Amino acid sequence: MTLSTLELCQSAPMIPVIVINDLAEAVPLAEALVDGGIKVLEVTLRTPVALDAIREIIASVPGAVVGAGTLKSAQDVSDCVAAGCAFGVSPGAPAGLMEAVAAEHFPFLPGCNSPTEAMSLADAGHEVLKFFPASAAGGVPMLKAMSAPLPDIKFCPTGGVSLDNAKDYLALPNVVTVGGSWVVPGAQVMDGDWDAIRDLARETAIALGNR
Ligand SMILES: O=C[C@H](O)COP(=O)(O)O
Ligand SMILES: CC(=O)C(=O)O
Repeated sequence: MTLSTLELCQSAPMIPVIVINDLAEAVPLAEALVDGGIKVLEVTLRTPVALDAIREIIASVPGAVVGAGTLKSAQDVSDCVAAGCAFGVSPGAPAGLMEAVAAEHFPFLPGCNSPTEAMSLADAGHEVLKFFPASAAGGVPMLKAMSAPLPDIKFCPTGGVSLDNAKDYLALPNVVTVGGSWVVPGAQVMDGDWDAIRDLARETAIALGNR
């Protein structure tokens, strides 16, 4: 079943932004997150093994809802659709990328951080937008200010979000979920400390509301 981006975001206490450097990390990392209660996963296309990692997680971790992040081109969209991604995410929304997203009817969170960008993307039919880089682009006060004239535009803030400030974002009426890398710390991933990651995911899911 294809879920809309709104449904995906509403089902996620947060969306981890994952960077896989070693393919062997992909499945145990995804299992640890899912066991901890974080099921919607964004595996970024920032490393050469990313698409293989996505395919392996989809094949081996049935509880995961696997999407891809850092899409930059039409080719990225084709690759992600072919790999079976449930959704895609980008830090921005360049024209070529957005044309491919529309042509593929691919559930997508385009990135933006200004009212004009948000209005254009909402006009094009995107019901949830990535607000990136959230803290550097004005954080909670910026999103709060946008909610007054644009209450129907919903966001997933990412960039500088942590367990300490996630609740401040989630308390805003225009925020449906948040994204971040804090549940996948590089050191624990490199050490293969999946218990620590599962515990961090569990702490996060409980704190933000297991959905
Ligand atoms: O590139 C940054 C990621 O999208 C997430 O940001 P973060 O590491 O501040 O959570
Ligand atoms: C920033 C983000 O979520 C991405 O790289 O897609």
